[in-house]
Amino acid sequence: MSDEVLRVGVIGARGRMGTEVTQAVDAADDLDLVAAVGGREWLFSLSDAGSQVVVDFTHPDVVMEHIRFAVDQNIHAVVGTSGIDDERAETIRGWLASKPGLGVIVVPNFAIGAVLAARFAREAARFFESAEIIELHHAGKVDAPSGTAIATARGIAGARAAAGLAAVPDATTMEAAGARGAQVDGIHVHSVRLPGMVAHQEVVLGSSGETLTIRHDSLHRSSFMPGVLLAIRSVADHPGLTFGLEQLLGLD
Ligand SMILES: NC(=O)C1=CN([C@@H]2O[C@H](COP(=O)(O)OP(=O)(O)OC[C@H]3O[C@@H](n4cnc5c(N)ncnc54)[C@H](OP(=O)(O)O)[C@@H]3O)[C@@H](O)[C@H]2O)C=CC1
Ligand SMILES: O=C(O)C1=N[C@H](C(=O)O)C[C@H](O)C1
Repeated sequence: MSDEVLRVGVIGARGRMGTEVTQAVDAADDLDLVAAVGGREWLFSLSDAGSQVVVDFTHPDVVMEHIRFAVDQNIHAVVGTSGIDDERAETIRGWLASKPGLGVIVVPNFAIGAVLAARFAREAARFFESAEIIELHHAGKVDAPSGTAIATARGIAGARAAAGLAAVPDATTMEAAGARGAQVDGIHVHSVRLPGMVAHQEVVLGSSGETLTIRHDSLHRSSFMPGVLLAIRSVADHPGLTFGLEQLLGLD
């Protein structure tokens, strides 16, 4: 992208994340907040305002519609909304196929510490017999498990499979429904929802005689802003679909 100020629109601008993002974009000298929209009826103001990049923090039920809109309007998209699974990612790739030069970046968690924690968990996974995830969030969160936990579990499962590890040991034969959490690619994930929490995750790895706990805490939504701003500034240089922040941080 050129040295000119980048025109940014935010979808979900009145939400918990959208509020923080609009402030962060507004405060950045190289970014111009040209549209901050809430509901669907306002989507068109994004293109009317000349947005070059849109940022979406809305709801898993509507995020695909927003990405489609951005791609159709030739606007780069930075997506924080959870719920982008493999099937949805493939759909986005299909939309982008006819739009060379257009970028969509989907990031399960924009906090640098969370990205590193997931990476450390992946690295540790092959050395331990088992791993489980506990994610803890504010009570207003609509989805469980969190997008971060799903991505972390998939990373751990991939590392275990590559190392040829057997399924995680578990002798449970009597279970109150849900007591062992959800399973994502064979990794148990436990979701806590509590007022007072923001976004937290623990990966607990275990082998004979030892455990390793990798924990990350977002104590305030400002924790996500350096990652969001990095993605906004980078998206035009990353055509196609980019999943996660690692590549942008030079970690791949
Ligand atoms: N990747 C990351 O690092 C992070 C991701 N998230 C994810 O971001 C998403 C939003 O989280 P959060 O901000 O806490 O949620 P909120 O519920 O606080 O905000 C969501 C916003 O989206 C708006 N919205 C809902 N439907 C539409 C629509 N059809 N068109 C436009 N806007 C719509 C809502 O509008 P209205 O106010 O009018 O109801 C609301 O303002 C979640 O999926 C969450 O998991 C959250 C934190 C970090
Ligand atoms: O809803 C949230 O708050 C968060 N959602 C994302 C997720 O589902 O992982 C990222 C972070 O955990 C905060």
